[in-house]
Amino acid sequence: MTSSNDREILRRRGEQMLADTIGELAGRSRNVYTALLMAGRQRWRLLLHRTQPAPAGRCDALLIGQGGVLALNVVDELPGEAEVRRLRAHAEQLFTGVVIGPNRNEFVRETVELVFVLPPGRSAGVDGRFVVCTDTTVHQLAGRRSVMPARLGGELAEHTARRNSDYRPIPQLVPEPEPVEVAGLLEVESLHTDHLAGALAKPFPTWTAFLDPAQNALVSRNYNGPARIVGPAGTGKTVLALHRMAHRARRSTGPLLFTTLVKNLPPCQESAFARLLPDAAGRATFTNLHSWAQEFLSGRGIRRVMELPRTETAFNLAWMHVGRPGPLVAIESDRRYWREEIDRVIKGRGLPATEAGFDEYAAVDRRGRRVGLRTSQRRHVWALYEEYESIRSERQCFDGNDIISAALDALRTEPLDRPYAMVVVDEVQDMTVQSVRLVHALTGGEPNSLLFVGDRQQQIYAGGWRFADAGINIVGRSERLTRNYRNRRAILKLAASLPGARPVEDAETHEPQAIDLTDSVLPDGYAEHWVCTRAEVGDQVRSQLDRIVAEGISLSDTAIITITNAEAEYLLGLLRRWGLPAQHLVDYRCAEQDTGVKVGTVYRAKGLDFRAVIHPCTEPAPPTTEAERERYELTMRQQFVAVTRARDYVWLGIVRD
Ligand SMILES: Nc1ncnc2c1ncn2[C@@H]1O[C@H](COP(=O)(O)OP(=O)(O)OP(=O)(O)O)[C@@H](O)[C@H]1O
Repeated sequence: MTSSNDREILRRRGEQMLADTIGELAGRSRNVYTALLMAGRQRWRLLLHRTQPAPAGRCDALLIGQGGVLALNVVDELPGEAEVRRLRAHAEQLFTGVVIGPNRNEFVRETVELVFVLPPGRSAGVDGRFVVCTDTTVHQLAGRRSVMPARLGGELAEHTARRNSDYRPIPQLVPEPEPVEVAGLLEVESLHTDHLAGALAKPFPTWTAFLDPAQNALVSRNYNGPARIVGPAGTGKTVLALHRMAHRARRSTGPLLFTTLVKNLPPCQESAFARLLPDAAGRATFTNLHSWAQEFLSGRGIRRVMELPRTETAFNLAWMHVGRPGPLVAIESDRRYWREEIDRVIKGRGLPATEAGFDEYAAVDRRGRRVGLRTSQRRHVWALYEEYESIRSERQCFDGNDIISAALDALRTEPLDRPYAMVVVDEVQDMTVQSVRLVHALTGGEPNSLLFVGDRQQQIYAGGWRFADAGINIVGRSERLTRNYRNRRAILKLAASLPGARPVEDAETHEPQAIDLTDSVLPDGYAEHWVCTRAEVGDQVRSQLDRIVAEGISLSDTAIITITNAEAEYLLGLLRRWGLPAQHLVDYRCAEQDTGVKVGTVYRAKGLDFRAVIHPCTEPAPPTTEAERERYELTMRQQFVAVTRARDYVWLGIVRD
């Protein structure tokens, strides 16, 4: 504990250091900097511009440490837009091309936060574009959440002082202790276990402040229309999208939306974004698109609730009335194939159950669907669709497509009063054409306001489309990342050998998309590929869990990923019987309190990563029809997605009976 006498001694020492380095300072500046020296002591370095206050367009001080880089300005009033722009541009300029991160990654200059320190008692609306505090609250800056390891914060400060003679470092009030944390990714190469980094603590998520040059170059690239980031699993597409969203948040005042298809991914990305830009977190909504649409419709007085079990019943009835007794069974007897046709090809494109709707369907390019259909055969599908729609309307129940289309209609009738400054759409490969139209309608068409992120190789829903189908042009605005930051080499090698890793063609550019082993960043890892019977699955899972714990990986960092819900329920039951902590992936929100093994289907694991993954996968019988081949390929892609969720350890159990 520090007594008031100790504090006074520290304060005087701080003032003396300031005077020795910069000369006598005016009262307010001296107090602000002394407060920061005292609060930041070991975690931050303070650099002051050699003239105080600094000339126009230059920041007065730089505070550099674990919490990032803060460009400080001690002011009486908030400056105008133009001066804010100049200050930001210069502060970012100071950090251009700084290569000190792990794997020779670059510091992301766009993460430099502008801070304005106002006189005591003054308040200003905060919207996340910059940070505002007062002389009396400035010390709280030192409590900001860490975005880089202490060692890198120190190196960045030294590098900045060496490079810019205008900014002079003030000695630390208390010398920094030797850092103890595992700072960089490459340090894991010094591992002594034969295959696995299990004994290591989780490495610091350095992506918050350092990116590889390919990612870094795209954080602030200007796009005059909708843009897209593609790349194989684990190449940091989402990380880059979050940085772009933070960048946009600092330069706009409108709301921001991060959306995708599944429910549990957005809360995870929300906490990642809050690390990047805590002060703008309130402006950004993270939610799945169906929830967004339902809430939006209810705001417009339109009640639409998605009820999947009731719509499933409606479809089953339609199948009994029209499908099973009709000619479709001879083309393909699995009713799921026809449900997907209606969901993904017909309703997913917003085709109404009218004659004009049929004309469009007759001409549609049914991308990704293996069973070819002549016009006369499409007539039979259409009859099933009409029956489904008639039963569904009569019962007043709505499927996911109804919600999306209703929201799109409402927006077309009356656009948003305040369009989103930016919408990020993750896992876009699994969306429908209507969903893509919907997110497009949420932005006012401003440059840099719409970003799609996806990877065709990870598509696990049937069908396919091109952006042109939704009336969107991304030509010249599609970027590709290739370095894998998630999977250790052994895992990447196993993933690349799976049938689901077969290269797929990018529908936009016609280029092949596939993971490439040469692009792996993380060495080592453990990957086991095992064939067992259904009866052996429980024992196998148990022994893998024991092994994971023995390797030093926490059960909370472990996921059991299944293909079906029934398998997930079965394994959850087993874990509970063994007295092991477990949680359904459906409820996982990447929160501190989410403890225990996560168990769920690939649909729920998309976009996430875990240190260890156990994936029991029942091998489908070799396909004999085109529909079976399509389903087989989707299952194999699910297997591929499950394996690529693992960072350090993966066990793939091929279940054969
Ligand atoms: N430059 C980087 N340095 C360190 N770690 C990184 C970097 N970029 C991404 N990562 C980490 O790599 C992992 C994968 O990143 P991310 O989820 O953004 O990849 P993705 O391409 O969206 O993956 P997927 O398509 O498989 O969902 C995450 O754990 C992320 O924190």
